[in-house]
Amino acid sequence: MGDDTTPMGESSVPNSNSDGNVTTETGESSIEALARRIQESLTVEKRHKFWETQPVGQFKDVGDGNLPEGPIEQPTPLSEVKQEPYTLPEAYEWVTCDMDTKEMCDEVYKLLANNYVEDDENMFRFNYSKDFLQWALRPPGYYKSWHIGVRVKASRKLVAFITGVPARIRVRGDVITMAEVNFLCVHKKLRSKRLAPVMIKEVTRRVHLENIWHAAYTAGVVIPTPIATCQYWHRSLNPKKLIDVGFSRLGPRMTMSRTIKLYKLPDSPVTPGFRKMELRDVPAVTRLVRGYLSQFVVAPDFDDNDVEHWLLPKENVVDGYVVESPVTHEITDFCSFYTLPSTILGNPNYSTLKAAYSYYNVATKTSLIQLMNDALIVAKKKDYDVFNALDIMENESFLKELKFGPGDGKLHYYLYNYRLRNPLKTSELGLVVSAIIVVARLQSHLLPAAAKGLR
Ligand SMILES: CCCCCCCCCCCCCC(=O)SCCNC(=O)CCNC(=O)[C@H](O)C(C)(C)COP(=O)(O)OP(=O)(O)OC[C@H]1O[C@@H](n2cnc3c(N)ncnc32)[C@H](O)[C@@H]1OP(=O)(O)O
Repeated sequence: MGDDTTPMGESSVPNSNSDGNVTTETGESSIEALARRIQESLTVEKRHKFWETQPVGQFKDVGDGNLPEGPIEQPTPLSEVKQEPYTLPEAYEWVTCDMDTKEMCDEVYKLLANNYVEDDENMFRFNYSKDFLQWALRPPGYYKSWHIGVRVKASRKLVAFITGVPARIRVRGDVITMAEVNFLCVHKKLRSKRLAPVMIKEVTRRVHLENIWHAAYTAGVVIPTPIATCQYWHRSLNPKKLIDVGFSRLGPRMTMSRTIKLYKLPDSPVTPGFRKMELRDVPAVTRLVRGYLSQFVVAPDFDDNDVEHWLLPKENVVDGYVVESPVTHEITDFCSFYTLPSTILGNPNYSTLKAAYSYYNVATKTSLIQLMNDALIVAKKKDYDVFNALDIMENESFLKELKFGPGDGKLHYYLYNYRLRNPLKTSELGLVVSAIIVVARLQSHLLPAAAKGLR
């Protein structure tokens, strides 16, 4: 966890310079900073025995402007793709997880609830709901064969999991069918036995069998080689609980009552025409989102079916709101967030942290700041404790203004079998994976500039 006495300006939080380039406090561009971090980690870190064998950008090639952008390996004929699954140790077997059945959903839910991502200090663990898992794993055109588990033969216990879902992702001008790979999990008792590389190779094989040769994924760990590294920001909605459970700390010279006052929000959204998205809004939202995402270097290529699946509200999974002009009835703005609670480990008073994660947001008539303030207002009304956002897309334009504070978590984005010449600035990324991979906590609860206004 970060040091709560660190003033915000002294962290390595990126700023924008006058050209709109993201720079750190030392004046480095984010690309230079990433290249430097990778070089540093190379000198002190181990090699990556598995990742060095894969068609991904390699650390040694960072900054080599001579390598071409695009696919690293060409597709092989389907007849040459390995037909049988990879071999597992004798005691284990593969299972294709049918997420339509309640029994399978329960098993996957339990494996993840007990073994999935935790924060560095093991205080919180993601607790994806079963509804969320079904949503994340069954988008249009999904393949059951890409939902892969490993069981112990003797006990039938599910001990590992990895998934892919199909996604059309645009990289600059090219729309590429990819797998979005997620939910890689190995039971705590089976860690460090090199099971993860086998899981990754098996999902790769099954993706290849569908004639798909690229993938996108995110992780909290650095492996060869991120296309971008983002930071989480957190907006307290229920500061007292966040402090009580150790998600954040009371800032220096702040009292609880001043902190509560600092984060107070109006009772209802302020933008006229702000309402929940409905099925009839899908074409308008698709138009808005497609138009907005076209400015980013890497972004999903959503059609109406994707928007209906990913953005139409589903209770306790995903929320979407539109602004409908009271005069013309045109849909002018859209915002969304998804619901991903975390289990609070070992706290006698609270068991769950209810977190909203900013998803896709498009402001054309109102400002992005006002739109996101309305998103915060509805999230608070629905009893979320915290609203999280990455510093991707145009999010930096509202984070500080709306009293988000930087978190201690970094999220790295990756492409499989696709090379980019240089790492991207976070503002060039237009992709939010539906399940974020880092449990991050607020570095400091106090926003010195904002708090000053209260004095
Ligand atoms: C064309 C289609 C392609 C499809 C595939 C695209 C690629 C998809 C890639 C997957 C995207 C997943 C996206 C998500 O879901 S990210 C979420 C990951 N899950 C968790 O963090 C949950 C808690 N942790 C665990 O369950 C385990 O620690 C995991 C399973 C993560 C590793 O298990 P374990 O700790 O027992 O390790 P090992 O001894 O078996 O294996 C060690 C090797 O595994 C490499 N490793 C460790 N963590 C990750 C990671 N998050 N992404 C990629 N590689 C990872 C590691 O660098 C090392 O390789 P190398 O450094 O020696 O080379």
